[in-house]
Amino acid sequence: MSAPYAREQAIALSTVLKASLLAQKIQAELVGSGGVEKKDKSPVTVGDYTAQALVSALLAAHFPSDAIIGEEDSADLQRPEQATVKAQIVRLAGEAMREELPLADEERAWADVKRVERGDTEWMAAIDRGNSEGGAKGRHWALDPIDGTKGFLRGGQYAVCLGLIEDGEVVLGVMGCPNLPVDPKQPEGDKGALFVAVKGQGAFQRSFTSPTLTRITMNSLASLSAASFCESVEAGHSDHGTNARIAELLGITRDSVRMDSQAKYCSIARGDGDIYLRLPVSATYEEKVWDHSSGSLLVAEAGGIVSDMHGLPLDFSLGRTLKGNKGVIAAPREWHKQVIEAVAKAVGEEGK
Ligand SMILES: Nc1ncnc2c1ncn2[C@@H]1O[C@H](COP(=O)(O)O)[C@@H](OP(=O)(O)O)[C@H]1O
Ligand SMILES: [Mg+2]
Repeated sequence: MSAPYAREQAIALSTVLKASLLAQKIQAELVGSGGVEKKDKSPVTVGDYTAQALVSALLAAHFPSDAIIGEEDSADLQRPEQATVKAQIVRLAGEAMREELPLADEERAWADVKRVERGDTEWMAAIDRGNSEGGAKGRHWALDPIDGTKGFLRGGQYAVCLGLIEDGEVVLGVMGCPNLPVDPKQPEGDKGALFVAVKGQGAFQRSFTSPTLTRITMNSLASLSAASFCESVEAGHSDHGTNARIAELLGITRDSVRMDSQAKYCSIARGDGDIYLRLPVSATYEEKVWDHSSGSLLVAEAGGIVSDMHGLPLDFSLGRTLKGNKGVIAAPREWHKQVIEAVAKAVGEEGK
């Protein structure tokens, strides 16, 4: 008998890989070439929609009764002034669909899906399958087709993220990080790492070109002062000032590592760093389920605890957002409580 969620894992890996290769191609062609101004958001727009269309099409074919909570919908694309962008998405989605994947196992997942002819209407419908409201019952795939859009435009870190939420709990998480080195000890070596975790089965990584999964775990720290922490590049997404005070309270002297996207979860899960701090900047912002489902399971399965800033578990049962939580803190299991105490102290000093 195969392990629980083996089929879901295989399909999720295959679809995240295809979307990651597509995003990599778009980034190299449109962003890296300097062919567009950095403030021109069109490459990320095209990448986001095309990746969502591809992932949705494959999930619909293999798991027709599952719902998808996707970041994007096609409403904007249907406006007449977006006709060129829409045509580009339809062309790229068709091309990516026909393109072969590096490994036969992954290719097989697409065999039947590839036979279906899709035009504008079908691709827009695929994007709009991501319109689920989520909730406490049933199976919902949370999809962020390009997480870390700012990183994507900067030529930095970004990730294709797919999590399966079953009855309000994340049971599977897969992430593709096209710009993350496969071996962190060789930052200039091969790039493109896939991460996968199934609840209760551990956390793993592989490269884009080899099917071999390697188990990953967080660092075991002798003391918190030896830790390094990572945070968003964007000061509007995470309170850098409070993070610095928390580090000070914990005796951490190393500079924080700033990185876009859920690649932060992947980094600490394999020991490149130790603690991920995401203190809210805006009192009203609700974190999105697609920004945290896959990453939080990966860290939990690699030996960590992921909670909100008050130490409460992240609640994925409340719809498209984590409306019951504020901020996110991820740390090794044995040190998490101390980190939460430092968070409370730092926030208390600010009178928040
Ligand atoms: N005010 C805010 N506070 C926290 N997160 C925010 C935010 N505004 C946007 N975000 C989310 O932050 C994500 C990026 O996180 P990070 O800064 O860790 O790279 C964005 O995902 P997208 O890039 O997919 O839009 C977006 O969903
Ligand atoms: Mg995102």
